Amino acid sequence: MDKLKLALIGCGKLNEIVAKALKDGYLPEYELVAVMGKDYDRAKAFAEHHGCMPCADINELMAFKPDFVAEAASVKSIQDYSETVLNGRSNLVVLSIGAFADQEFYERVKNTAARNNRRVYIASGAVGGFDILRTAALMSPITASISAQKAPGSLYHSPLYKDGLLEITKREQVFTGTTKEAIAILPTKVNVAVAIALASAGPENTIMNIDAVPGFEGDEYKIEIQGEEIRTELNIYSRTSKVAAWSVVAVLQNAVSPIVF
Ligand SMILES: NC(=O)C1=CN([C@@H]2O[C@H](COP(=O)(O)OP(=O)(O)OC[C@H]3O[C@@H](n4cnc5c(N)ncnc54)[C@H](OP(=O)(O)O)[C@@H]3O)[C@@H](O)[C@H]2O)C=CC1
Ligand SMILES: O=C([O-])CC(=O)C(=O)O
Repeated sequence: MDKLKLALIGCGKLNEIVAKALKDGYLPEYELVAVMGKDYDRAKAFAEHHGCMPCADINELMAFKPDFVAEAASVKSIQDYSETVLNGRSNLVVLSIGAFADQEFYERVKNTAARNNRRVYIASGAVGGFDILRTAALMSPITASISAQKAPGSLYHSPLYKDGLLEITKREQVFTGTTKEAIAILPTKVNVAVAIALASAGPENTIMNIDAVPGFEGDEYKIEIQGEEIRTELNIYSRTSKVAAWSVVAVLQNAVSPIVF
């Protein structure tokens, strides 16, 4: 049987892991056909390394008629390219889920996917448990929140940074608000929170807290939901963001598997 064609938006840390997983045999049903980034030379180097074609823009990428496009790039890339991908009759796997905090955009993408008989897969990324969140939200109205622990240094180039943050000696809350407000100021750090919100109470109703914790390494998320019958607390720690790339591999496996989780 012909292999499914996979194209990548983004040639950074995470898609490097996805491409290597394909090379290492985790995705035997797929062949990598094309890749794009912002900087063409970086895409070219990535393509040479992984045996696929570099593309200068989304139209060049879609000319390969990929069955699946996996994004590990940025919220902006999802805003700019998702409709082109779906209208090009490709399925889309998304890590920069924060783009869908905009309800109107989310609905538009959903309709575009439906019209083209294609799917948008929201990868679990650095969190998970979407199954129980979605099930609980069906059973009754729910409240949902997500709390994140981050190293003070990881906030250095963000609007949450303030003088003295690198020297704190005990945990300090640096953000509280909705997940929609969180992604607006931290587009590369809280995509997970929007994913949790979309699976539960929605980006405008899901509360996010972020604590800076001295000496902490990695990311830790505590997700809490409360419904009439279901209450759950999920704690997910990841030392690095590699888990997000492997969650894309898991999505791509699920998409072709006779048994679907
Ligand atoms: N849902 C989740 O759990 C997680 C989501 N993420 C998200 O995944 C994304 C990728 O992460 P990571 O691989 O670590 O990032 P990197 O910075 O290592 O790589 C990003 C890649 O995307 C490219 N890129 C960025 N914007 C665009 C654009 N508008 N058009 C085309 N290419 C673009 C960059 O191009 P160039 O090299 O030319 O700059 C680069 O190749 C980020 O949005 C991050 O927030 C990350 C971790 C967890
Ligand atoms: O790696 C993480 O924990 C989360 C992240 O970058 C994101 O959600 O954008």
